[in-house]
Amino acid sequence: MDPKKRTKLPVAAAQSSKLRVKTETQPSSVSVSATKESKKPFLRKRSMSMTEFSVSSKSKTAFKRPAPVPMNKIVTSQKPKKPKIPDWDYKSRFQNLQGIHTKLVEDSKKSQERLNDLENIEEQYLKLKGDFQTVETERNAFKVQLNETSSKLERLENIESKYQSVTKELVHITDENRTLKIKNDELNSTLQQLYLERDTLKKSNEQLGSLLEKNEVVRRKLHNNVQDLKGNIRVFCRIRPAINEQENVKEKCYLKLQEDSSLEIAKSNAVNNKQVFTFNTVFHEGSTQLECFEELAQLVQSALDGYHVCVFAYGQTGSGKTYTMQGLDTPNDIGMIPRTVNLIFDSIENLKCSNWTYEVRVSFLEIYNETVRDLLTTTLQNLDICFNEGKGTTVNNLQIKQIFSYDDFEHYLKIAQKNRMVAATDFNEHSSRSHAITKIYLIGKNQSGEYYAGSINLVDLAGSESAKTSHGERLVETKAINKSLSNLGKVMLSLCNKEKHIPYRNSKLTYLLQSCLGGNSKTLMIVNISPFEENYGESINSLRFASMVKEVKTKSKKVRALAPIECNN
Ligand SMILES: Nc1ncnc2c1ncn2[C@@H]1O[C@H](COP(=O)(O)OP(=O)(O)OP(=O)(O)O)[C@@H](O)[C@H]1O
Repeated sequence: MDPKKRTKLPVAAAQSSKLRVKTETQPSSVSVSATKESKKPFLRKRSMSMTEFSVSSKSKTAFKRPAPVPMNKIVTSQKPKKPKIPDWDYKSRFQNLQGIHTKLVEDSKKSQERLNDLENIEEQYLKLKGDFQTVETERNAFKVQLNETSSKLERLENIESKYQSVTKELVHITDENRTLKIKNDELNSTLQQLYLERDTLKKSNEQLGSLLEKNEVVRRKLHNNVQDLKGNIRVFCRIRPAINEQENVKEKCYLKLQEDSSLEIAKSNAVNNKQVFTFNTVFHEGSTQLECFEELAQLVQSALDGYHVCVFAYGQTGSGKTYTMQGLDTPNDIGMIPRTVNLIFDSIENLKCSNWTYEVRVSFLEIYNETVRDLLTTTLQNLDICFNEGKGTTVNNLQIKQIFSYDDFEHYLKIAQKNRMVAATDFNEHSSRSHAITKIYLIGKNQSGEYYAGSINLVDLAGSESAKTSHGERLVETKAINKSLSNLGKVMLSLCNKEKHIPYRNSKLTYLLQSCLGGNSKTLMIVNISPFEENYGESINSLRFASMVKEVKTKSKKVRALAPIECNN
């Protein structure tokens, strides 16, 4: 058949250039197969994973796969061979070809439909791919959101667990708070009661305070009346014991006490020739420091009441003056000076409830070879003594230190002791060669505005000894000591005889103690004697001197402080 005369095939058939018709070897059977191009979309479709099509149920429903066209409908299967049409039977051959043609046209139509279907499938695939990508993007976005949400959830869970524990704590705290509130209310009511009690006590305390203040004034008056009756110059005698083996074997003179106030004394070999001395008190060899202090303690109270008090330790070298005044560190051996300071601070503490407050000051000086020296400094000086009508005798440039406790006092006492001149003598290894004066100033005031300025002079006199036994530098010292002690005796004698002129200025010692000796002071002299036969002469001298002092009558009065004493610490 001439291809030019062949009936024109419809469009679907025309596109069958993509199809091949095999007629040469088996004209009765037609084999149709997809060309390379027509296979492509199909192949592409087949290479697509099924998972891509099953992303979402939505896309599953959107895409309906067309029912596959069985290949036997495209490729004609071999049929039983028909009887061969002879070459000359053009009609039959024509009819046969027409049949084939019709069949091919039908097949072509089907193929065309199938092709259209395939094209639709590709479109749908592309659409689905787009949808899929959108879904994928959405899925990723969701994934990110999911992650964020999960971490948020985690945080929320943490917060929730924290919230729960905080809630628990809150409940606990609330409970505690409730309990505390109850307790607080109870305490508040107790406090209110206590406030009321306090106010009542305050009132009664004020009443008692003013009563105490009045009583204190009365007590002071009575105390000082008693002291006045006892005499403003009191003399005690103290006999010291033998203190070591060497002294134990020493011969002692005859010494006998009568009623604690009289002392009989005689040489051991002349007992009938005894002399009797009477003093306020005589302390025997076994008397304690505490017993000696009892009398002085009453004068400490007078000093706090605004009186001037002066305590002397008089006696020959080695008779026990320093032991009496300073004592030793062991509790039973503590001397008059430390006991006085301790008593002052104890009394000040007790007087606080009577509305009295005190300032305590202290100075230390020595008179050595008629020069006055401040014991709180190491520099050698000769300080001037002045006499002022209002203030009495004062020492220029003497350091006066304020003290607040016994420890403060001890601090300065140690400095003073170190600076005190001590030289060895034949009688006493550490014999003091100077007069040492510790002065305590007491300035008291009460709420009513009353001011008192009392003082206590504690004097450890240098030992009296015969000039015959001293040599060189010691002889100069002894002469100076004896001069001042004999001047002390002269002053006392003048006072005793009520003479008009009292020779205070003849020595530094009497000049400095002028107001204590003759005037406005309560004086206590402790005359120390040694019990030994060898000291009999010096003991008699000391006892005579003390007897003379005992006869002196003075009138003391308390001092209202005009201006506080200057303190240079
Ligand atoms: N009552 C006493 N009890 C015990 N020991 C005492 C007593 N009196 C004095 N002594 C001791 O006797 C010695 C001499 O006494 P102390 O040094 O006090 O004499 P003094 O009079 O101060 O001498 P001086 O004038 O030379 O300074 C010291 O060792 C002292 O401890």
